[in-house]
Amino acid sequence: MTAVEPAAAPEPSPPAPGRDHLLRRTLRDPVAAGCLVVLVLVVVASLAAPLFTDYAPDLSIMGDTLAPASGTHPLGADGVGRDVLSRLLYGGRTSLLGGTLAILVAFAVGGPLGVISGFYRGWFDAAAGWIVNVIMAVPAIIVMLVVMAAVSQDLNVAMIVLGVIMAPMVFRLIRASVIAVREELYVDAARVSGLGDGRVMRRHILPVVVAPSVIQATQVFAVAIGIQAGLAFLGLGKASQASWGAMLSDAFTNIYNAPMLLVWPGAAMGLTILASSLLGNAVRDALGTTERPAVNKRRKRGARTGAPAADTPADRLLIVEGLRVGYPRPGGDKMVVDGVGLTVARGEVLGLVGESGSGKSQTAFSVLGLLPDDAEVTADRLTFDGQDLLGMDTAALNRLRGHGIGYVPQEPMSNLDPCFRIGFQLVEPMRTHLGLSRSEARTRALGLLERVGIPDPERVFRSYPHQISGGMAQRVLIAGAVSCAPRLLIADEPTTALDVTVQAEVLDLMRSLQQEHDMGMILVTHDFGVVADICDRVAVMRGGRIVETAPMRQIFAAPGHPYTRTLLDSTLDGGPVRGELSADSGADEPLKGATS
Ligand SMILES: Nc1ncnc2c1ncn2[C@@H]1O[C@H](COP(=O)(O)OP(=O)(O)OP(=O)(O)O)[C@@H](O)[C@H]1O
Repeated sequence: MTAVEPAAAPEPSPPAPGRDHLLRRTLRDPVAAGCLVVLVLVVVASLAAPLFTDYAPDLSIMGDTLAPASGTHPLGADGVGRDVLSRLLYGGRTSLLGGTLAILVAFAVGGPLGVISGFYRGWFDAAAGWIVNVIMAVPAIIVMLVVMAAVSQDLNVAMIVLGVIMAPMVFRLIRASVIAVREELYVDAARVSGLGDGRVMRRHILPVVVAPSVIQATQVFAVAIGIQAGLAFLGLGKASQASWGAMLSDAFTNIYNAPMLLVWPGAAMGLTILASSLLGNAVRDALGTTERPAVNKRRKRGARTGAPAADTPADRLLIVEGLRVGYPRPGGDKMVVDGVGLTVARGEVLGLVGESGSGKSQTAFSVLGLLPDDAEVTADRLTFDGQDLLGMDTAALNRLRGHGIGYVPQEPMSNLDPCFRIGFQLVEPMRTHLGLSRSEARTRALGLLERVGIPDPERVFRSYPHQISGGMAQRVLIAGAVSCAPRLLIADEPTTALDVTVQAEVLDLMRSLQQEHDMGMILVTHDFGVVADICDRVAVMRGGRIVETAPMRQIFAAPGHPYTRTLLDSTLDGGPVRGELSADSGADEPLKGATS
């Protein structure tokens, strides 16, 4: 028997430090602080140019041609007598504005496309990918030359076009980041808790996209400044528009007479690009403290078809009949669940057992609507509390998950979002489903944390997932799963990732919560010790089918199917244990001898 007294309290977690502001974390790096100072100086000097010079950038005084540095011209004058300092300061405006325009356009076009493509995939992804490939095939510099020759001489217009041309890079990066994170278990967990796509995207997907986007933005900025200078160097752009590229062009024609003319715009460009790139790296590193660890891939909701709901007996919470799950493969569909039928009554715990790969999780995820996109799910009947699950749209499923059906996953750590405090992750679903205010949800969450045996609920509430142990994380997830008072709880091997002592405590907890709330429960496991501990009935799965369903005691005392006997023989310690039992003996006594 696996139940033990709940003596060993979970180990305490370190106190949760306050989350540093991003700027403060970035500026701890002296290089980043230096870069920020440089950039601020460049921006301020450019914007406040009239304060630093009396000369207009295009004012040409022929008598000052190639004048050396002096009180009148602190950096000298260029080949046509224009003040170099003035052109440097006003040229900074052009470069900064051009770089910013390119970033804004590239992210305005590529960002939303990348997020939607990565999140929803399907036809939108295919169409967006096709458009992006076409744009990438176009030679950027030729397009800009054509635009400047035929449309506008304004360098800013060229930068807008450059932004569009660079949007595919942004699209690809963001799409790849979104695809990587949408497969994370904690994103599945967020959906299971009933959060809609918008919230999942905002809370779990977008934060992950920020760090690589920062780096990408600095690259776009550097490329834009370089290309803008190149265009101006070629003599493109309005004559009245001072730019560092135009300064370089003028300096080049006077390279032997006044080599210093090359230094000022070159240094300004180099410093600005270097400072923005290094600052981008530092911001990325600072953000990196909240990046997610790589975790396993999991399942998504797939195409589901099914017969309409028929009458449901009042005590049957869940009815599954003829459930099939298949994956299209070149040689024909791979059936992983093949005609499964099961029921769960209110307050009943059904153990779903079977060897690895027998289809337990696929069955459970069919009920939750969380199979991969390519899964083909059909059933003669799949109803929860009288509602047809197969006919439900995503919004209805989202409402049901968390509120009607709770889920406790196998790997606790992977199902908590490392970017958010535990408290936030508990409070949000309660606010969504139960309409509680923030403080009501907080009070309820703290009560739940206490109820699941967490010794210092306040501290855990403020902690990030990495600050608590695996056992505590599983308790947190159990608290979350029951927080919206679901009628059915699906627990997919909830103790597998935990050590033996904690396993027993968690099972105890689940059993008492199930009884308190009179929840129906499907407990997916391959462990007969767990079955003996907690289940009322057992369904044994093999090769995608259920080979036997019987009351728990009968399964142990008189297994009907040879496969059940084989499973029991490979799990239980010795024969005498089962010899002590009979199908109708001691229904209320704990079962002895089943080991986990
Ligand atoms: N996306 C998928 N595409 C194709 N086959 C899949 C996919 N996901 C799961 N399967 C297959 O479905 C079968 C059942 O998997 P499932 O995860 O339900 O097994 P399980 O009984 O829960 O095993 P375990 O205890 O190891 O989790 C396995 O053969 C698995 O390889």
